[in-house]
Amino acid sequence: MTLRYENVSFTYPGTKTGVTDISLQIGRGELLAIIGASGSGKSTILKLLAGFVQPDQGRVMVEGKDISSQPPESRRLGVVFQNYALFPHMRLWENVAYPLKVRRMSKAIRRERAIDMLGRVGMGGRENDYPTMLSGGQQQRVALARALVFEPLGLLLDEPLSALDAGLRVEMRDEILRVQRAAGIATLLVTHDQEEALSIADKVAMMQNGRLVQVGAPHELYEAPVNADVARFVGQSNLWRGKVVATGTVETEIGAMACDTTGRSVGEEVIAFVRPERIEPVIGKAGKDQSQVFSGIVAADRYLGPIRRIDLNVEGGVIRLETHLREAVTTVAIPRDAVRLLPAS
Ligand SMILES: Nc1ncnc2c1ncn2[C@@H]1O[C@H](COP(=O)(O)OP(=O)(O)OP(=O)(O)O)[C@@H](O)[C@H]1O
Repeated sequence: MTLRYENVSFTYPGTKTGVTDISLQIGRGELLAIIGASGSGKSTILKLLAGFVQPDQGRVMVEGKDISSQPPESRRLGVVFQNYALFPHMRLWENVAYPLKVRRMSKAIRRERAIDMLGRVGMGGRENDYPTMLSGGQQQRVALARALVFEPLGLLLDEPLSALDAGLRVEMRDEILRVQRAAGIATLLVTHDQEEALSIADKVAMMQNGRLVQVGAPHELYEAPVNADVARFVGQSNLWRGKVVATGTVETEIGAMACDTTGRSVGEEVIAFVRPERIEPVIGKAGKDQSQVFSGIVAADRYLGPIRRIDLNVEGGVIRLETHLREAVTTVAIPRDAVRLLPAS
């Protein structure tokens, strides 16, 4: 594995905050996104690899080599931050060539490589411009070029898109992925934007209170979150408190539901979790196989273009559903295989 954390713990001096027992690996060409609430430790993870802080325990490795005590400048990792940090008085090519200057390459080679890299991030022909002449998205492209120009072994991106407006963010997301794939480089992306993480990452790691709670493919975190916090963080969810009352049945705050209770014991407190798009509107008469049918009153019906997001008030609680249907929805069915049981706390 190209980038690796082995049981890394770190606490900011004089505080009790930091990260605990982090083990993670990112392969060549792979993009891993770290998500989590503000203060959960995402940036700290990145700083440990970049070398801005050193582990108290464990080690960080690049291509099998322990780099825990190396200074940042000798780690061969490209870093891009939210605020670009371009040098305003330097032309774009000089900005991009800066890491090569630090590495004492000749001016001719620096210029050639910088211009080539600017082309690769879609900024060809702008080499003599200054950063102030660029939009936020363009500045971020230049920052990306600067991070990649010295052919680093890994790319570290800390909220690189959060200063951009929504449309540009989506465009730049694809751009980062394209450049990252072309370079075939192991990449760590820190983001608080779960949609960004799900859409471009090969693997997503969710942090909570300084610990990794789940690492997996985007669909694993979305479809099989390990707890209610992960479920809430990645997308919309129904989370009903309940108790397993028999094998294959959970009694929830909105009523009984058939579900897979494997691994749970009768009497165990749980949370029943269902994604809104798995709730099936029942228009007309309920079919025979729709055993768990709930009727209620529409509390909210939001038109979002391709879908509607509806809150249905039923006895004991609310069912949130998403549908592309146009009809009024007051009755829904919850398929057995749409229900997953999560730990109660
Ligand atoms: N230099 C520092 N000194 C002391 N504590 C710090 C320092 N930097 C961060 N912390 C604390 O460490 C914890 C983790 O911070 P970190 O910046 O890694 O979180 P984050 O998940 O990246 O948050 P955000 O999304 O808000 O950037 C927080 O409680 C934060 O207050």
